[in-house]
Amino acid sequence: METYTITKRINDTFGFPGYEPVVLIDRHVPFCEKTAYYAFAECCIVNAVRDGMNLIPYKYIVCRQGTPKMDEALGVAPGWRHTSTLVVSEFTGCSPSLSGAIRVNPWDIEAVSNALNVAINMPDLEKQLRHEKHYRYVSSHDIAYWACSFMQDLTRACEYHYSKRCWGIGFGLNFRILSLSPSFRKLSNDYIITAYKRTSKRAIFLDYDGTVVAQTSIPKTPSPEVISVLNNLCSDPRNNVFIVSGRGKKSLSDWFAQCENLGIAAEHGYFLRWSGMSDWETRSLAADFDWKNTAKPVMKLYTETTDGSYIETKESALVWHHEDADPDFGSCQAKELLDHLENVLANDPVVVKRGQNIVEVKPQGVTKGFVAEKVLSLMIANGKPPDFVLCIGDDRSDEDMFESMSNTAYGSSLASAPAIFACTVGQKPSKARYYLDDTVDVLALLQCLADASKSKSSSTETQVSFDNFV
Ligand SMILES: O=P(O)(O)OC[C@H]1O[C@H](O[C@H]2O[C@H](CO)[C@@H](O)[C@H](O)[C@H]2O)[C@H](O)[C@@H](O)[C@@H]1O
Repeated sequence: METYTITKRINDTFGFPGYEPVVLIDRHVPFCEKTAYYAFAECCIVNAVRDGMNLIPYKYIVCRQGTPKMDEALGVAPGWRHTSTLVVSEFTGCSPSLSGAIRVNPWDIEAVSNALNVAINMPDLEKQLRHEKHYRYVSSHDIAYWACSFMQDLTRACEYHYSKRCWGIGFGLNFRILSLSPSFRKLSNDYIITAYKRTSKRAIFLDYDGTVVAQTSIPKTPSPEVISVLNNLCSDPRNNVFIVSGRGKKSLSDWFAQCENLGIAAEHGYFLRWSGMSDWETRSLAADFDWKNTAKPVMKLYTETTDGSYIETKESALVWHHEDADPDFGSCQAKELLDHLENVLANDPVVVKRGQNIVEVKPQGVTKGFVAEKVLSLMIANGKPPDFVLCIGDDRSDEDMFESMSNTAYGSSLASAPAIFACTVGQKPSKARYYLDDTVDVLALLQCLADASKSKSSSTETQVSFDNFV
């Protein structure tokens, strides 16, 4: 009814005897008649406000290309360059694929009328070039092409169905489908102990937050149990034990002051100390931190608009924390901040990474993976290639360690491959082959190893310092 009223209003205003600007056809239109309309129309507009995959623009293009018979019927000379002019709503399914079309927002009436004006008054050459684009797309993306591409997508999506186990975890916005390799399994104490006992040049890398101290723990300092188990492990001369953390060197050296033989990598390896007796080494990278002047104001912007968030300034990095913000809002802001920082820092020698409730900007090349590589390479260079490597971590930054420890240990030409245990905390997609459920499991496992060390070394009673060993 509304369409009839509008048609009448336009025709009453702009028509005259013998001319009706709008012809409303409200009946079934047979295929051949529709084809004739499309073939004849100089412009086609499809300005749906909602749409699935509207085929009318494609049909219009094909009809405008026509056939020699249609050309003859239309009275056009052979070799005539065809034209098609399309105005499509940006909400239609075909809008992204028809690059020669004029795109409009159908709610913007003035933009639609301007587009129609442009379409009709466009020079013939432009109409021809646009049509060539349209027709090239339609003729190369035919039904066989679509069927093939759907099949390829389905095959790709199902590629790992039989080699992975999938299940859903979490609720609401946190719902995720996990797809894990069947070889990903829980690290059993009995299994690792066998390898531990038969080896004598061991490297052990432990992440801090979420690995030896629970992410939810209010005191962030290590418990007496953690200090004691690390000391027991460090006192075995066959062990090289490292805490590899994103935290700063001041907190870590204060917290582990009682662990003399413990190696510490702070700020993801920007600082490295081989034991409590040695000095901190700094990663030799360009000491230019001018990027902090760019990153900090952006972080401040997000801190002002995200209640509960704050900025941590480390020597080599800047970290935006949102642990105390609203969980959903904090995550959305973190994603946006990450994009924002990546854009403004695109030309700086830094990387922007997400971690547990943090967005961190740090120098390129500073990774926990570098720490593992450095320690293992040094052991190899000193003629003490590792025969046992254990690495436990819960976060994305620990994935770098899992990758590099395997590459370094397997990549070197060692006489025999070391026993490698890359272990993540919590079941999730990871480069690690093993998982433990939580920090309680981690400490239980470390305790088991420490007990195994004690039972053997008590008979020999030799104490070799870490420096002597490496
Ligand atoms: O490598 P890690 O030992 O896992 O350390 C990573 C980050 O640890 C710290 O952040 C974590 O603790 C904060 C509370 O103290 C918490 O707000 C945050 O959500 C945790 O990720 C540290 O402040 C960061 O600099 C480290 O990168």
